[in-house]
Amino acid sequence: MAPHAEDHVGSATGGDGVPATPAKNLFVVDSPNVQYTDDTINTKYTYRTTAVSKDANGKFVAVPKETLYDFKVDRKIPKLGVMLVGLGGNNGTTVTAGIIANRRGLVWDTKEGKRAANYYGSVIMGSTTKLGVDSETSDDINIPFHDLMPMVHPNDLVVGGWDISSMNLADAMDRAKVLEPTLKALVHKEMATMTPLPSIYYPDFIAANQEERADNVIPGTKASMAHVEQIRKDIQEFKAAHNLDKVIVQWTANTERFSDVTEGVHDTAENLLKAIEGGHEEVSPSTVFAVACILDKVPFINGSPQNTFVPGAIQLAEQHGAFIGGDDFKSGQTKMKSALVDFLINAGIKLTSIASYNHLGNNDGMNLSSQKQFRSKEISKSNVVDDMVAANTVLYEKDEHPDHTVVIKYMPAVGDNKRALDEYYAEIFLGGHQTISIFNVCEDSLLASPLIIDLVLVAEMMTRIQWKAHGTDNAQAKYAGFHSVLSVLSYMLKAPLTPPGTPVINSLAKQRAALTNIFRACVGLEPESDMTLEHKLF
Ligand SMILES: NC(=O)c1ccc[n+]([C@@H]2O[C@H](COP(=O)([O-])OP(=O)(O)OC[C@H]3O[C@@H](n4cnc5c(N)ncnc54)[C@H](O)[C@@H]3O)[C@@H](O)[C@H]2O)c1
Ligand SMILES: O=P([O-])([O-])O[C@@H]1[C@@H](O)[C@H](O)[C@@H](O)[C@H](O)[C@@H]1O
Repeated sequence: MAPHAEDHVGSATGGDGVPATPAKNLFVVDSPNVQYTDDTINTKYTYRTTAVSKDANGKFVAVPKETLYDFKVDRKIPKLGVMLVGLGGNNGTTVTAGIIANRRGLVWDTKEGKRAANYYGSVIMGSTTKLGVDSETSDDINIPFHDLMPMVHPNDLVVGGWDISSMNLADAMDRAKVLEPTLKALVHKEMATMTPLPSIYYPDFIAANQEERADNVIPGTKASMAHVEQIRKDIQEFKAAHNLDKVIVQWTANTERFSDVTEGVHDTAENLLKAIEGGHEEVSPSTVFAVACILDKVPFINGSPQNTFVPGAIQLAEQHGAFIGGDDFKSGQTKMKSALVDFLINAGIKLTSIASYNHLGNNDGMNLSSQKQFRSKEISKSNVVDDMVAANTVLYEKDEHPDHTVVIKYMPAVGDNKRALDEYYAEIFLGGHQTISIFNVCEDSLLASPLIIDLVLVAEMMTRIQWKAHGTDNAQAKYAGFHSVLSVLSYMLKAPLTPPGTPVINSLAKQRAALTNIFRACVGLEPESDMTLEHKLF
């Protein structure tokens, strides 16, 4: 069937009745492996890998391997809601204001002149990807990443959520001290109409210094499924009230202490549900939110570092075919680290020590000033180099790794403008050393908010992708979704959650390539290899 050139099937309306942002179809793939219908893109994809084994002499034997898949993409762009746990926080208010500002095309004055709403810092909305090369000039043709797949436009997102603080979003935006007064004034009226839903509050899981803001708490005891049922009801009512097709829930509430994972409590789906029913003290609010979402197949993403997804939660998600993802937005210091370490180690430079210090003055920093909450963050900020180090057996012996320290100090004066000071120390040729010292001011919420948007857009897109093994003997095979644990989200996250038993990839370049090439496969394109033979073989 000839490729269809018409637009992706768009949603009826965007956020609360606003006409949806028209979906563009920048390209069609003209290939015998790609079939378009009005509602779907159907592709036959050959996944090429290399199977490695050892012969009798211990020599590696590399065998090219091909696996055929059928992918099916639902082109209908849904009317999508995002519900944030922690809606009244710095990230929650900032991302909400940002979507309003973009939807309305706002321009505001600053001391450096006028500024217009944008989605800078979003890999989906602010970056491009190579579609291919010009068939005549061989010049690269790059397109906006957002146009690679029929994704929701963030301007059309309907935002809601919960907070243990009852403050309306206009006042909470002032409390956050992130945005320019001129911008706040333009969104104040709309933000003032938004008030977070009451939430689940178990004081022991976040710092005691958060108690004074907890005036918006779901009543009732922990010992029942009441909290789970309340969250499920909240989501259903939000979806109905805004005439949504889908909802995605993200945790951008305070960092919790780790749950002490215990056999018989957190280890299986059944035990976890029983533990919640019994009000077990070691089940966190974030895990209760995750369970509530999983039971209704609402994708749940954890933007904080705590171990929300205990083994029983992962098993429950797998049983229900629900999507989960996490952990901990990768916004500034760690994002830089995952790129720099990738570069140094893959350049054959032996990194021997990483000292990461940061101080910040926002409420997140105040919560992290408590040791148990800091420990959650220290783990997610520290493990980000493990895969890159382990992959280079030339530089590092087994289990050898650089010294790595992470320090976070609460300094109220700097507010949301976190200071990240890093020193990377490495061994180079013939006993030399390289010392890289970085001073990086990360305006934390302005860096994290675009990631919240990316996580929503990609997670929702994944709900519209199905696959099955290709082949006549699989003619009756049914299409299935990707595994419940969305490791494809890892580019936006410090401590990527992966399906049990699968490797964690922290290299930023590999994470972006995986996201790009999975989407390319779904529309019938080969992975981007950067070989550019057309510029080398002529
Ligand atoms: N750059 C970043 O900002 C960044 C990067 C990575 C991770 N994070 C994580 O994102 C989270 C939010 O960051 P922030 O700067 O917005 O923090 P914040 O303290 O400003 O906001 C957190 C909000 O969550 C609310 N809250 C706490 N417990 C809750 C519960 N059980 N239910 C509902 N709401 C609850 C608080 O009242 C607060 O309004 C933190 O865990 C932080 O570690 C932030
Ligand atoms: O992503 P990143 O900039 O490395 O990490 C940040 C930390 O440096 C900061 O201390 C913490 O408060 C933020 O929540 C975020 O996790």
